[in-house]
Amino acid sequence: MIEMQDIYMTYPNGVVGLNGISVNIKQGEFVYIVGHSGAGKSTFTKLMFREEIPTKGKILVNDQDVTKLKWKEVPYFRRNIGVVYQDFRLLPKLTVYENIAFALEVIEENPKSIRKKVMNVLDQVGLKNKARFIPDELSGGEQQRVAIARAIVNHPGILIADEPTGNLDPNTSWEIMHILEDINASGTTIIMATHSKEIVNTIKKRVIAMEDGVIVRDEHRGEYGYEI
Ligand SMILES: Nc1ncnc2c1ncn2[C@@H]1O[C@H](COP(=O)(O)OP(=O)(O)OP(=O)(O)O)[C@@H](O)[C@H]1O
Repeated sequence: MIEMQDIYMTYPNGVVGLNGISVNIKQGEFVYIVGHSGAGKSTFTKLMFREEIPTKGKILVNDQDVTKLKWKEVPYFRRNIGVVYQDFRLLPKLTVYENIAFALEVIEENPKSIRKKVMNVLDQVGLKNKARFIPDELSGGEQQRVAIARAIVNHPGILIADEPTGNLDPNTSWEIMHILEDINASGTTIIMATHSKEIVNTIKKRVIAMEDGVIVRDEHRGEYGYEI
C-alpha cells in the first residue's frame, strides 16, 4: 500500500514539482501516470522510492513513512521497490547475467542462490540464452527486458516504470507490456509513467492524470485523455 498525504515538492532551484497531491495505491494495483511533459510524473514516482524527499507531506509505503527514513535505512527500504527507466540504465561492461547478479551481490546473497535467482528471472523475461551477452549486443527491447529482470529479481512488492516503452517500437512495446502484466498478475504493484495513448487505451488500468504538479483525474479503467 502506498499512501501520499498532501505532498508538496519544490526543487532546490525553486521549481515546483508537485503542488498538493494525495493518493492511495493498493497492493497489486496497476496504475498509469499520464500528463504532459513537466506535469510532475517523474517527481511523483521518485518520491516513492526516496529518490527525492517532499518539501511537505507524508508518504507511507507499507505503513512506513518514507520521508522519515535515515540514509542508512534507504537501501533496505529499496529492496521492496524495483525501478525501470526509458533508457534501460544497464552497466555497459557487464554481461546480462552480471547486470542482474550485481543487484543480489550488493545484498550479500550466496553465489548458488544468486545463480538460481538470475537464471529463473532470465527465463521469466525470455532471455536465458543471452546471459553471456553485453548490453550493446542486445536490441532495445531485450535491454529493457534485462532491466526489468534486474528490477524484479528480489521479488519486490512494487515496480516503478518511468516511460518503459519510450525508446521502443510498437511491437517491442507490446512485448514489454505483456511482461509487466504478468509481473502484476503475480501480485506486484505496478506504477507506470507513460506518454503512450495507445497502450493506456488498449490495456485498461487505473489512470492518474497530472497537470502542473497536481492530480486532475483518477479513474479506474481510465482513458489516456490527451491528444498528443
Ligand atoms: N532535478 C530537478 N531540479 C529542478 N527542477 C526539476 C528537477 N526535476 C524535475 N524538475 C522540474 O519539475 C517539474 C516536473 O518535472 P517531472 O520530471 O516530474 O515531469 P514529467 O511529467 O515526468 O515530465 P516528462 O514527461 O517530460 O518526463 C518540471 O517543471 C521540471 O522541470
